[in-house]
This record gives sequence, structure tokens and C-alpha cells, in this order.
Amino acid sequence: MQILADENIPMLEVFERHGQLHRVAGRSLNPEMLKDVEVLLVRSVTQVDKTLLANSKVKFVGTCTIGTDHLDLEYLAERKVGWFSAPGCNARGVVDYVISGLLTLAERTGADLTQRCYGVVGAGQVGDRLVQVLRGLGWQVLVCDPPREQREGGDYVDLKSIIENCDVISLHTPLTTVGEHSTRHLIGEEQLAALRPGSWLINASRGAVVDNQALKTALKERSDLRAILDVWEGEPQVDVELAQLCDIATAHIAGYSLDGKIRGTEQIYQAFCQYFGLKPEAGIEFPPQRLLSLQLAEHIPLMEALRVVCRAVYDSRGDDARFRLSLSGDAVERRAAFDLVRKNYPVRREIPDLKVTVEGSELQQMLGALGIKA
Ligand SMILES: NC(=O)c1ccc[n+]([C@@H]2O[C@H](COP(=O)([O-])OP(=O)(O)OC[C@H]3O[C@@H](n4cnc5c(N)ncnc54)[C@H](O)[C@@H]3O)[C@@H](O)[C@H]2O)c1
Ligand SMILES: O=C(O)[C@H](O)[C@H](O)COP(=O)(O)O
Repeated sequence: MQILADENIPMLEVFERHGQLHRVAGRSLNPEMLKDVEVLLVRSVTQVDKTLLANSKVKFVGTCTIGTDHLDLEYLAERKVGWFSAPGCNARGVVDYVISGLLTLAERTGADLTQRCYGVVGAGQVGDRLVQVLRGLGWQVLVCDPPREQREGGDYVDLKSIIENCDVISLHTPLTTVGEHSTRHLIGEEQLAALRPGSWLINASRGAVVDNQALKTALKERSDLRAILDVWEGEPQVDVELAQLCDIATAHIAGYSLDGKIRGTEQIYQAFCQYFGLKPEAGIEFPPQRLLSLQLAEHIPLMEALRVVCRAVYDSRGDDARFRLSLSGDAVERRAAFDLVRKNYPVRREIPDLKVTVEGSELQQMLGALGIKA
């Protein structure tokens, strides 16, 4: 069996036991390459649709990602191609990204994170985990997820209430362009104009969930607003002026923890074996958890402890700096640089991988909220 895969998927070797594996750059994938291919493994940069697959023998598409907006699901169903994504694989990385951004903004603005009201829009794999962490820390959180609210009922609010009441809004919806709950430009001119004074907007979902032009105008007109953007309309092309107006700007790496990427490969490998009735070989080996270890002084103030613990694992200011360096050059160079920053991403672990030794119950509670087990 011929297997064609995006070269940026790690630990692909497990597939070699079941067929001939070829690796290519995800953006370079074209119909010609797929003529004899049955299994296609992609990341979010490959548009999988009729144009790509029409003359191929592809039977199985696996995307080692959470998002599926790059797959034409209707076409795949029509062609009876099996497709699988990796729900939740890198959700924790996104949570760590948001927490890191909050710590940075608190330092830069002097805001007290414990006194802010947080609005999480989209309460799925990522949003739910984020809500748990924020509430675990004892912070006030409102949640907006109309599809879930309709399905399950529960303690949700609408987007208008989020905008009216929250000082921090973090977006975790998929990108959808049709239907009652379509999310394209969910945050547009009207929503931006209604943001509370001193609001922070975080987008680590998909670029087009926010109207980027409208956000740029809002950030120019209102110096009280702060933005953290990991995703951009028109990636890999990024609006440099918008990036410069953001406090933290990164190259779609919010979920790029090593653990998250490996989980993505593992989930797709299991789906692949099941789909073709193959016996999975010994699973993918994960790096040991709790590799990092930290000892906290007993009387360290809570907020300081939070900063130390989170930054010991991940600090998005490094990603922001690398991304800003990539914003020089002409449009072609910048597009290439965007992909290079992502391809050469350093190894990053997740906050729950950390081992922390500490005395004091308040600190223990904070560690528990972050997902760090005693
Ligand atoms: N930046 C990154 O590196 C990165 C990493 C992982 C995921 N993502 C993006 O984040 C998105 C969310 O990830 P997830 O795993 O939580 O997805 P998910 O499917 O588990 O959850 C998405 C939630 O959004 C809700 N939703 C849909 N439309 C909505 C609307 N109009 N308003 C409010 N809520 C709405 C859904 O009901 C669902 O509960 C993904 O689809 C992906 O696009 C980005
Ligand atoms: O949806 C996701 O899981 C992420 O946004 C996505 O995976 C980011 O990484 P990429 O696939 O573009 O390498």
C-alpha cells in the first residue's frame, strides 16, 4: 500500500510496517503525487478536496490535527473515502498557550488576573479544558457554545453576554462558513466596537473566526484593547501591520507541544489500523512525563508561583519573538518563513508534564487546577 504523508507529522515510522511511506511538504501536495496512493496523511495546510483527489485511489485520509476545515467532508463522503481527525490531541498545548499569554498581558498591563472575567467561546476539547483550568484557579468564567447549549442545555451564555461582561475573550470554535452557528467573522466590527474597555482578545482557533481587517482597525483606534493572535486570515500570508499591533503574535503553533503532535500521530495510526483491519504494532513511544522537576518555596505568593510553574514549561514570548523575526522580507519570503518557523519548532512539553514539589495547600490547589498531579 502506498502511503503519502506530510513530512511535518512526527513518528510516522509506525506506518512503514504496513506499506511504502513517502514524505512530502504539506503545501506541495498535488494530484500528480497521489495517482497510486491509497493512504493520505495530512496536517492543516493541505486542502483535501475534489481538485486533489479526483484522479487518485485514496481510500483513507487521516489528519493529525483537531481542526477539519481543510477537508471537504461532503466530497469525502460522496467518494466513500474514510477520513479521521485527532480530536483533542493538542488541546492541552492550546490551553498552555492561553495561560502563558494571560501571564504576559498581566505583567504588561498591571491587571490582576484573579479579578478579570473570562469568556470562553467554543467549549469543546480545547475550550472545556481551558474552562476547567480557569475555574480551578478560582477565576470567573462565562462560556458560550450555542450548539452545545441546544444539544445539552446547561450553563451557557450568548456571545453578546460574553462581549458585554468579559474582560478576556478566548476563541475556541472550529471555522465554519454555513449554518446557524457559522463562525466565520464571529468577531467582526460590531463585536469589536462593543468590547469592554481594556478587553483582551485571544484567537488560537482559526484566523477567519475574527475579521482581521476589522480587528486591525479596532486596535488602531482603541489603545485600551490587547490582542493575542496565533492564527491569521489567509495563512501563511500574515498581515504584518496587524501582527505588529498584537501583544503576542505567533505562527499557528498554539497546539504545538511534542506530546500533542505524538498523540495526533497515534490517534491516526490507530484509526488507520482499524479501518484496514490491521493489527497495530507496538504503539508509538511517548517521551517520559514528569521529566522536568521544580521545587517551590513555601511562602512564594500565589501569582508568582503560577508564573514560575507555567513558564518553566512554556512561555509564548519566545514564539512571539521568533515569529516577529520572520516578518521581515517580501511577501514570498514571509510565507516561506511562516512555514519554516513551524517546521523547525523547538521541543515543547505540556504543563501537566511538570513535577513540582511544594508545601502549602493553596499552592497545591493551584497545581491541581493546572493539571499537575501531586
Ligand atoms: N492554534 C492551534 O494550534 C490549534 C490547535 C488545536 C485546535 N485549533 C482550532 O481550535 C478549534 C477548536 O478545537 P476543539 O478541539 O476544542 O474543537 P471541538 O470541536 O472539540 O470544539 C469546538 C466547540 O465549538 C463549538 N462551537 C461551534 N460553533 C460555535 C459558535 N458559533 N459559537 C460558539 N461555539 C461554537 C462547538 O459546539 C464545540 O463545542 C479547532 O477546530 C481548530 O480549528 C487550533
Ligand atoms: O487543528 C489543529 O489541530 C491545529 O490547528 C493544527 O494542527 C496546527 O498545526 P498544523 O496541522 O498546521 O501543522
